[in-house]
Amino acid sequence: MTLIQVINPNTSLAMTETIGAAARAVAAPGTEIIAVSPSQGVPSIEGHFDEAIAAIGVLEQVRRGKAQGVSGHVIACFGDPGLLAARELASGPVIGIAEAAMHAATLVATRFSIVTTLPRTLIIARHLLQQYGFTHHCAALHAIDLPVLALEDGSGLAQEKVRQQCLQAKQQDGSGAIVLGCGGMATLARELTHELGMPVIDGVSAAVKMVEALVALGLGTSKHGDLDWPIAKPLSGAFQHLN
Ligand SMILES: O=C(O)C[C@H]1NC(=O)NC1=O
Repeated sequence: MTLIQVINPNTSLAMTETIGAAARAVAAPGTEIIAVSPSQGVPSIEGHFDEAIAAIGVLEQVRRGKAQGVSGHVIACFGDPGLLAARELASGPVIGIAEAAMHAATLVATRFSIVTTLPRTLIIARHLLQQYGFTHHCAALHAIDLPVLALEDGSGLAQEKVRQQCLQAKQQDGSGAIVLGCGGMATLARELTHELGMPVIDGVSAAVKMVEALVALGLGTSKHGDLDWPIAKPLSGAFQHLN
């Protein structure tokens, strides 16, 4: 049995449900998905301040997942908050949905577009493209200019704006694939792929399959070098639970 902890780093449980559903839709028969959110933190992640807060919650959940004996972890926020810190804590693989979606896109297209929520978070995606070495693979980045939680308001407006933005990207960007830039968009990928006739990639699904593949290969996070366990020291105050 492969047990994969899928962490929604924001505290909006409706989005955790959406993310969990996308993960379960692609999980292999022998894989169980545990979808979680931090016990405290930020309801949506829409900038650097939110990411810093969310990263602590990610670490809290990775620590909890380790104690539960999970095989690997997915960080289901397009900023991949706390990814390297989580890898220091984890023994199994830790995959962020942005890196997963970007890697998948480069395997099926020479260039991809990104469609995310607020314009101010585009810089976060740009930083990740640089960090992961994909800057030259990304043809364009777009934002629907709606807040993250608009994806959970039940109106369908955000979903329609994602669809329109994907159509526009297909017509204008010259890219062969589109990456959905939010965990809350996870359940839109299959329908958009069908409608657009091109790969529209959700990082939650991609990350789940990558964790499964790494586990099947017997590959966990390297503890040789800079992702070794954190240096033990007495954490105080609000961080004591991370000791
Ligand atoms: O950066 C974004 O727009 C999306 C990002 N924020 C969030 O709360 N979950 C996410 O995937």
